[in-house]
Amino acid sequence: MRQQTASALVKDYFPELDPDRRRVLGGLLAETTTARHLFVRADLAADRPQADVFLIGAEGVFAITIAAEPPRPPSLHQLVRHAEERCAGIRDHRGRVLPSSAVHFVLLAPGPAPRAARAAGPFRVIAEPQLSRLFERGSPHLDRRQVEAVGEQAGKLLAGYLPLRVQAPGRDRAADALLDPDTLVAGEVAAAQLRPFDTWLTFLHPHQRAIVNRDYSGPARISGPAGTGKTVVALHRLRRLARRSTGPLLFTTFVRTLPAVHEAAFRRLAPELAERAEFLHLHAWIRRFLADRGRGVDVDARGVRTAFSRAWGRHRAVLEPIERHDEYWRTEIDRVIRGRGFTSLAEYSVPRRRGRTVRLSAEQKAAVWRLYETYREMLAERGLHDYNDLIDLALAELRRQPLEDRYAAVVVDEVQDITLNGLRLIRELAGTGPNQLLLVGDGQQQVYPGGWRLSDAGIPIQGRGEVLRVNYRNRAEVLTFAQRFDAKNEVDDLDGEAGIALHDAEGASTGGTTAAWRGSEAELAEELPRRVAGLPAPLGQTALILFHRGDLTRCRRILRTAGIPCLSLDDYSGEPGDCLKVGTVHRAKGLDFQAVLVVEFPGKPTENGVAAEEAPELRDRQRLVAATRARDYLWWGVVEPAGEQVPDRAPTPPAADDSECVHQMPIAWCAHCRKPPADVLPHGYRTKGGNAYHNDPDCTWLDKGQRSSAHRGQTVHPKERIAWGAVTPGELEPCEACCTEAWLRRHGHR
Ligand SMILES: Nc1ncnc2c1ncn2[C@@H]1O[C@H](COP(=O)(O)OP(=O)(O)OP(=O)(O)O)[C@@H](O)[C@H]1O
Repeated sequence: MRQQTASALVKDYFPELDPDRRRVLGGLLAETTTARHLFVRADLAADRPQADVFLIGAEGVFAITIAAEPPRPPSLHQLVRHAEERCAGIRDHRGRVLPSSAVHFVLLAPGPAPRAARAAGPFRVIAEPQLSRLFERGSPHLDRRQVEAVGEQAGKLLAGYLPLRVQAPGRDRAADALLDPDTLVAGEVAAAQLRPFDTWLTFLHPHQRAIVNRDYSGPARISGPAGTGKTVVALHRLRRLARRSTGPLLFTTFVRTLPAVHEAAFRRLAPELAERAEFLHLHAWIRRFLADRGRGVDVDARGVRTAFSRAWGRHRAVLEPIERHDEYWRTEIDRVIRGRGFTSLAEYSVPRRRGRTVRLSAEQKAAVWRLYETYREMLAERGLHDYNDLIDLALAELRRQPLEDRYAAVVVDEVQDITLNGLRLIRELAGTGPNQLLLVGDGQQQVYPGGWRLSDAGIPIQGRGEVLRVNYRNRAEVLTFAQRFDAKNEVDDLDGEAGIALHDAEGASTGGTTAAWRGSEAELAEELPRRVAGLPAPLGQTALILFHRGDLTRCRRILRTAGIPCLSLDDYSGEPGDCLKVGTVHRAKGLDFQAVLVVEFPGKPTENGVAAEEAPELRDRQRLVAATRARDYLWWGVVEPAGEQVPDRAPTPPAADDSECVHQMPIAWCAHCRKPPADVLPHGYRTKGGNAYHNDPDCTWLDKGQRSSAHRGQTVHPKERIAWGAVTPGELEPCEACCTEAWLRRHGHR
């Protein structure tokens, strides 16, 4: 019925139009409900370098061409410019501006299979039978008020276009269901309008829009506190640059799991350009690059850790009195010595160790350097490379022979956690030409030690540093909660100047809910499932964030017992799904969720050593990152130390490299002392050949015989350990790096 009315209307208005185009337009009109606006070019039968139709709905703003082939330059460029100019200046009801680049270009091709699928420029090609795909872009980007605001203004701006609509006999519930005030109860409408998750896909704050559209004569930087839309602006900019160039584009970051999530967002923002943009974390890019150059190198993480353990064994007597956690020294090597590219003790001795607050004496630095040299020897003996070697190799290779196919633009997100040498590599691969390199980050969210200035890497950004201040992500309550973790020290703008801290951010929304809880670990086992059951958000839109891998194991066990389905943040690609997302703060960086639960297992107050001295500041930055992942709801649980039975742990610095495999660390917890084994190294454990032995005489985790073989230093593969001792298979956690579900099943643990 609706289709017939639409066809008749199109025939009336456009009698001259060829039957194929008329049929497609009729189909499009039939899909247009009261929740959408359709403007059709009045002289549609004439060939003009303008869009045939503008469609505005919850899915966004579309400039549609109905043809078998996309227009070719120069008509193509005229068409794009015309559409962008017509829509530029449109604002939503909050005054935010529709950026000229926010219009989606679509080629609706009559007939079954589009011939123009390839080389369609900015167009997303949709064949006539798949017309309904136009309306399937995941969650709506605009709420009803925004659709109305855009539709009303478009009506005034689109001179020469006719508004067409088919009045349906009944209400189109499918199309209107999400945001129609008549069909939702008042509370749901308020909630829906307050939560336009994907609004950023279409609307930008005027300041954000200006950054998207600005032309930079060299590398540029966007900084600003959490949730201010830095990544959003970067994605819009990538789209704008993609439309104006032909080469490949790269979006990279140090965080292994983030590229997949942003790739999914970019696909929603610019499906037609998705194939041209690569989303890869830095080490994955390096591995591919070196392999392409015939220098395939990989990191044997276990071998590397063994090399370090051996080196540590030789030097621990000197370094342990300063800091007993070997992880601290490993991070010192990875982030400070290697990360900054020091090649001699003299270089290491001179500068302040940016990112480290505790100063080491000349003698102590000499001791660290000796540890480093032994570690290098151990690696060389075994022909191994670590992650820093990968960066050095790629840097040398790029300097020897630059990329043949240069990137049109490179965006680096979460840049604050990349090492200085990593930045040097990025400079080399991106170049420093106009619009070629955009660095995005926030010094306050640094979760690894070891700082730098962009200028240290030869990346000049004078006059091209942008700062965003309006926080869009966190509702007022959540923002206020997160601000309690604000840096006590000055925030760096990534280039040595004072930056903007979270307490200076302006909140864009009101409301939100936060709750705090304290209790014992035994009580957590009841409280956590209760919190999950009472969540004000779908489970799939919720994350549980922790600070250590060991904490992850503890909480996973609770969730499993309660039957709560979980997905590791390692495997998260941005699809909400039905599972609770679970991961450490290192994996949660850059992401956001409607609701967030944080569980903190506090450190041991009596712990001393430089790691403990530096830990509070690092921990506050990590807390700030965790808290600002929540959009509407934040629950903060603190597990109190339970007397002598459950010994607490000192906060240790996180693993030196985010992408590092820690699979040689034991998988299960000690059933007796309840410590995550990784955290008691080196006290409770001995290492040999990369394997950790729990040889605490008071611990029953290993039986007597096993303990004595551990004392004798026999090598046991870490995977075998899970069959030992008092840990039952039901308590086992797969190692996130290598112990796959398949492996566990094969060995009878699942
Ligand atoms: N103009 C906008 N309109 C509506 N929402 C927006 C806008 N800009 C950003 N947002 C929202 O804010 C959230 C945070 O944006 P984004 O992830 O880009 O911030 P960020 O500054 O990179 O955050 P972080 O540093 O914490 O990773 C987005 O998911 C989006 O929902």
